[in-house]
Amino acid sequence: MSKPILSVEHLSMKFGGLVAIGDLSFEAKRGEITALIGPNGAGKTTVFNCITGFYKPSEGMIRLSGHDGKEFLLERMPDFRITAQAKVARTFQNIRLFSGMTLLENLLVAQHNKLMKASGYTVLGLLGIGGYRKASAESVDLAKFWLEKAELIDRADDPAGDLPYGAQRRLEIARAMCTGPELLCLDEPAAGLNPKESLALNTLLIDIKDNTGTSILLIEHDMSVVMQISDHVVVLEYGRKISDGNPESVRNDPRVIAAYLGVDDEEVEDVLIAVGDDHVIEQLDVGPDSAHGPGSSSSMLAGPVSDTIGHSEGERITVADGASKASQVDARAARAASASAALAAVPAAAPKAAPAKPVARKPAAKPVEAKPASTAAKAKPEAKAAKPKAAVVSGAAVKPAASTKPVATAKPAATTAKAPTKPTAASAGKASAKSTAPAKASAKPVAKAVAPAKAATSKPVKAAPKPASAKPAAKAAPAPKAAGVSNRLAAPRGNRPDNLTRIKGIGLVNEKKLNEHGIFHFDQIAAWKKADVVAAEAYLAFDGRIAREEWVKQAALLDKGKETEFSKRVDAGKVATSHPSQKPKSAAPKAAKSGERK
Ligand SMILES: Nc1ncnc2c1ncn2[C@@H]1O[C@H](COP(=O)(O)OP(=O)(O)OP(=O)(O)O)[C@@H](O)[C@H]1O
Repeated sequence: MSKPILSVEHLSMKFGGLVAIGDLSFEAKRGEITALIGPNGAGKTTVFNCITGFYKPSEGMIRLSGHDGKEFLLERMPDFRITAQAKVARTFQNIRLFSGMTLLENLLVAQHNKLMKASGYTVLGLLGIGGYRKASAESVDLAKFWLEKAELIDRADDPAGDLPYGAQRRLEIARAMCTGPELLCLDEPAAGLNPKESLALNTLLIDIKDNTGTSILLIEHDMSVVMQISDHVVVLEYGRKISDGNPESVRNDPRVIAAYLGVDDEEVEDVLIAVGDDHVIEQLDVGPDSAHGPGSSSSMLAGPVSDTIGHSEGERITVADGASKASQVDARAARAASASAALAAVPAAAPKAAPAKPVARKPAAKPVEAKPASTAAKAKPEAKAAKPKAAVVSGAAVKPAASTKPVATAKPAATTAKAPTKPTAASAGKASAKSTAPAKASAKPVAKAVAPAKAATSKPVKAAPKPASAKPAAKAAPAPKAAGVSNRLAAPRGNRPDNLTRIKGIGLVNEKKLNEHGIFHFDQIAAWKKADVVAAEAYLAFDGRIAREEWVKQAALLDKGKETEFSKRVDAGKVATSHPSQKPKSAAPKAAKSGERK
């Protein structure tokens, strides 16, 4: 087992009364990629700032073990020594390049210390005398080496400011690598990258991990990056660690999923796609309830849950007791466990007791922000009803033992509405949050506006739990809520649906939803007009994402038997959210499929 390169022990960082990091301990192993994730404001950047010496922690120890056995206590060192001696390099959330300098010059500046040393801190350097000439040539070679690795060598002489965004991100990493770091700290390197740039970034980071001795500590919101390249993931919420392990265990941890419910809808969707199976949907059913916790924007407030925080403007904000979504999951699991123990003691009463009290899956009320009946909500009354499936939640009480792999195992089959309501639970949960939080409703009026048709036709979901056998009517006849999509089918042609997860942006969860709404084939998506996209986005609860990720274009290519970068990865079995067993549709099966259509 490799020794940790970085050990963080009992780290705390306070800003006045605000506890940004509270008693955090974790390790990053040598030669691995460790990801630090968590909702906005969880304290990730603060951890980075403590490691790199930008902040002096209030308490705790940060130990870096060099490959030569030397140990550094980073909390005691000034930042420039952390870079020069402990060999920790970092990049920032906002790109910080010398935009007027060329790419090569940017990488040479990073080696300034080495060159100054070679010059003996005298004019010998200017004259090119002594070891300076050699050091200078080596620096240029190193710069070129990293430009090659970052696929930027062709633009070595261009100003850095002329590069596209994704290339600038890679240049920053190349620049950091020119310092020969033992630990490379990357703060959201994939932020703002398109899928192609994201892929190039992943390749670069894997290359660094495999071919240099550098270990990587990564803050990232992009779950596809985190899950694909990380060896180890640490999850923070409100400055505290709520999960720590390999990507697989972390992404199935209900506390992590609950914590992510405190962030923007789109990020929740990312988590769902990343996890992408029934377990998650069920786990969400036992998620935080409406009576506790702040709304999404309150996740910006890190701090112990009972703290009252003074702000400079005199405003005082109290983080509600029990605000931590992760703690709520734990508490609920404990309650559910004791409830099921009680039920077990009285077997005859069990069937009645089970449906006890349905609990809203996502916090409906947002005490911190809740405004009395917002004008937006009044103006668009249909927004309230837009996605009535919100009510579908199966009772938390009937799901014992949410704590350990709760959902997979603990589901009393007969009581949960596994049938038609289930598959859309993910979006429904989000819908509930939107429709019951007036402030949010007004924030995204457009998304709501496109959904009224569904609202009118959808049935309230309370619709008594159906027996599991009553499998989605949608398969036979698409549900009315998809009425806006023009080219639905009652069933896949030849009973052979395409693997829609080959389209970037469609995971198993969304494929399931699409199937239930009569979309099975690439050509159907390829034929979508604007109105279809709007309708599909409405029921998938994807504001603008289908257009942004160019599903129609991707589908058109795949329908013709062509491939995309993403579909290649799916076909190679490298995308966790796809069907592992399903192989690409080659030209031959494609032809067969066309035949079936006739
Ligand atoms: N210098 C500072 N002074 C006061 N509060 C700060 C300071 N730096 C961070 N904070 C607060 O500490 C908390 C954690 O912030 P931090 O930036 O570390 O979170 P984060 O997880 O990196 O968030 P994001 O994902 O949005 O970047 C936030 O509430 C933030 O407002």
